[in-house]
Amino acid sequence: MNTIRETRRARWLRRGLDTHVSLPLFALLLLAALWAVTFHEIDAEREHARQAAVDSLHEMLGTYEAQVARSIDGIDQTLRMLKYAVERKGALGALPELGREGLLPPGVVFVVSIVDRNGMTVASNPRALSISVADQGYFKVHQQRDSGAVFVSPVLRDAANSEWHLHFTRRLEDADGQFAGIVVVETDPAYFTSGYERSRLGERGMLGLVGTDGVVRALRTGDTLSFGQRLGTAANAIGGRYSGMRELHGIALNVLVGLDERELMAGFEGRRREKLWEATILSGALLFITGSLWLWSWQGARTRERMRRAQETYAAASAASLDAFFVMREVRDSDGVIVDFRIVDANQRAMQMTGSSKAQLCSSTLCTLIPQARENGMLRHLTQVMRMGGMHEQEWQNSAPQLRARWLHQQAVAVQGGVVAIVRDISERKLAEERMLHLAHHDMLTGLPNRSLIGDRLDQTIAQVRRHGGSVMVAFIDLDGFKLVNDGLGHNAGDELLKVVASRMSGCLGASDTVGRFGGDEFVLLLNETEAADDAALVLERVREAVLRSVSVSGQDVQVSCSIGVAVYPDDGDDAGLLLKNADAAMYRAKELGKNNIQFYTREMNASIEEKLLLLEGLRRALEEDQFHLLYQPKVDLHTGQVFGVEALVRWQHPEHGMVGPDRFIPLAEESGLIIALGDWVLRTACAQNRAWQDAGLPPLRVSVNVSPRQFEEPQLVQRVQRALADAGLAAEWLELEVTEGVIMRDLQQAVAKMAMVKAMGASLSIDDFGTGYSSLSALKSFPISTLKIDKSFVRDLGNGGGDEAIASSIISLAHRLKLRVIAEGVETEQQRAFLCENGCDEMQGYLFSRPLPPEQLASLLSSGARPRLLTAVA
Ligand SMILES: Nc1nc2c(ncn2[C@@H]2O[C@H](COP(=O)(O)O[C@H]3[C@@H](O)[C@H](n4cnc5c(=O)[nH]c(N)nc54)O[C@@H]3COP(=O)(O)O)[C@@H](O)[C@H]2O)c(=O)[nH]1
Repeated sequence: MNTIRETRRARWLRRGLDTHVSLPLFALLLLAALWAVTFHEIDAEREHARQAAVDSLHEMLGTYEAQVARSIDGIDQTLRMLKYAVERKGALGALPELGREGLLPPGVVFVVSIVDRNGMTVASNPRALSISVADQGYFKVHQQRDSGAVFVSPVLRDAANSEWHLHFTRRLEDADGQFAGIVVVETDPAYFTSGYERSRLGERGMLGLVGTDGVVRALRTGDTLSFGQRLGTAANAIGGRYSGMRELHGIALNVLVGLDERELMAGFEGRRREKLWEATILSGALLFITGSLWLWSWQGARTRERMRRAQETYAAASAASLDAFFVMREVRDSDGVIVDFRIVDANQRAMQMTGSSKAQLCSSTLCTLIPQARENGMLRHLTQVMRMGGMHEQEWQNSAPQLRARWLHQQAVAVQGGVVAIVRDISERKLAEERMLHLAHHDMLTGLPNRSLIGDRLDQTIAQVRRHGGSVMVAFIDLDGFKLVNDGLGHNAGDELLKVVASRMSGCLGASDTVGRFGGDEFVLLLNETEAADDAALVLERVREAVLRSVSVSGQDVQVSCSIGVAVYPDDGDDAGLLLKNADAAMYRAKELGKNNIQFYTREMNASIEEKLLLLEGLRRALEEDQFHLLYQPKVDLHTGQVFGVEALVRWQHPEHGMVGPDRFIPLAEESGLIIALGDWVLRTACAQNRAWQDAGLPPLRVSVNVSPRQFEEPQLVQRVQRALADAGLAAEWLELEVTEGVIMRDLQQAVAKMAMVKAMGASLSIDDFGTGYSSLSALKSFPISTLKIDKSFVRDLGNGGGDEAIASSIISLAHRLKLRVIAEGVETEQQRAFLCENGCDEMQGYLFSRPLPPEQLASLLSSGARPRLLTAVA
């Protein structure tokens, strides 16, 4: 607990000592001190300014008091002389005498007058109207009592003088000491404020006289003169001023001086503002400097904190990491050039990877640990990282026995005085990559190079030949009959066959030749340019023979052959694509020529391909333009000689090429998918024709329609058949679909399910070309079929004592055991018919009875009741 507390205290202390914490505090203190000093100075200045104002006021008050006292003294002297003169010369003679003696004050400033005891002015200077002042305050004051002093009245004006005047008066007495009137000296109140000096009193200063009765006698404020108001009102005007009042000796008057506070303090205010500005600017500068320093120090603290954390994380991570860490310092030679790196630290993983202890590692250098470091650029890269900073990554295949990994990845980062290399064993990843690369370039089944690798190798070989001269031979190989094995014996058997064939082909080649699988049952050979043409032909011949040897797959011996097309660089094409295309064309030619042979490319071959493309183009238009029609070949019951059915066979009346046989266009239609639409048309036309024959009163026949593989696999087949029957109004029992073995064997389960649906509809099914495929005989039992059709290739030689007779008779007996009827196609001779008849074949179809006929001819044949000549004899 104590330790935790101590640690906390230490942390707080450390934080407190951190510049980015202490700096703002220090700045705050400095700011507080700055403003305290500023305010203190302002206060002191204010006090000083105030004191100066008070002193100045007192001085001005004294000066003004002396001025006023002097003026009033002069006025009182005049009053006394006047009184004396009146007492001596009488009221009328006083003024002239004083005038003569030059003792009268100037008339423009002072009006001197003598008033008798009744209040009537009897004389005045300057001369004025005689008026009564009996009701004036100053008269009454003297009338009522003798104060023995000068009386100063408030400012008045009378009938004799329209101007406002201050009246200074003294009492006159007769010889008996009785009131005899008054003497008056009047003057403009401004007389007493004329000493207002702007330079001393300012624009809003005050100067004036106030009676002890509180009534203002004269008051100048700036340029404005006022009088008559009571001091209370005047005091309002005094507000905001420094003012002083002093009573004049022997007269009921006070002198008043006021100085405007704002004017007085203007200097101080200016200085105060200056000081405040100075303090504000200083504060701003201080804040700015502190802020900058704080930011700098905060960033520094953050960086230090990050570095501390990074170091902690590095320490933790490196201890537990799967990567090896090597901390290295540079080793320089006498010229200062970096020549190696010394290991100064390493983690556990580094020790495991090198099988060395830390001490051993720390006594070795990069180049002793990895001798290839100089050659593979590692030393150079590390030096660069050290100089320029940043990071460098490198992967290398290790050959140093010190490191226990085949492939390594290194990431190097610069640190103070060296580099840290983080090394990871990537052998597993590299192995996986190599495996992936192999898979990407090789065929999984045979392990041979695939299409993409063959393409690359062909490109490379062509490039070499282009540089050094010579030729490249490309052979395109397609297996003949592979489909039969694949469809008949299943995909596993097909795969097995491909593997055997691939290994046999490889066995025929020289070390520098390549064989690859292009896809399906297609292979490509690249034959070494140095081989003479004859040698190359020999290699191809060896390949052809090797493929021809029978192969045992799925417990059965099968035999396939291959068709080989050859194109040669540079004669047959100057790039890989063209060479392969032309070799392919040559291979097609080999197929056309009966398969199992080798063809070298000629320009005409491409012409036949172009022809094929043209044919395809025409095929697309043929349906729309109604260029197809059907022929019907009768099927005859071998025992009764009756025609019981017909096979619908399609023909294409090409607008330019004339009649085109189905052998040419059906494979094209199948390849292009047009067979779906074409097959549907055949089905509908055959159904409609059959219904038409029935409507014409001919004996009912079963019409057979060939269904191609693609057509059979199409999901809508059953619905299409239903629609064709419904649209034609034909009962399903009068329709038969002929499918080949291969079609069924592709996907046995689905095929059987589809056939069951057709059968449930009431239509029949037969297997066409039986004997050419590899149907499993046990599977035959599960087919919902009614008839097997023996392929014409087995019928051709019947009666000649060859092997076909055994095949034909076994098919017949097998079919009968499975309760199926047997029909033989391609029966052309009486000999064939006889053999079939003797061996229990049920039905036949062939030129012996009739070639395929147009519908009208078939109708005439049927209506004529014609029977085959030979059959008639039997029947
Ligand atoms: N999917 C579809 N295939 C069809 C359709 N129409 C025909 N075909 C298939 O085309 C192949 C060639 O047919 P074709 O040229 O019409 O040949 C048929 C007969 O004319 C021929 N034949 C009949 N009797 C004899 C004879 O005594 N000798 C002899 N050399 N040839 C004869 O055999 C062909 C009938 O074969 P098959 O269908 O196996 O019964 C052919 O494979 C047709 O199937 C079609 O509409 N759709």
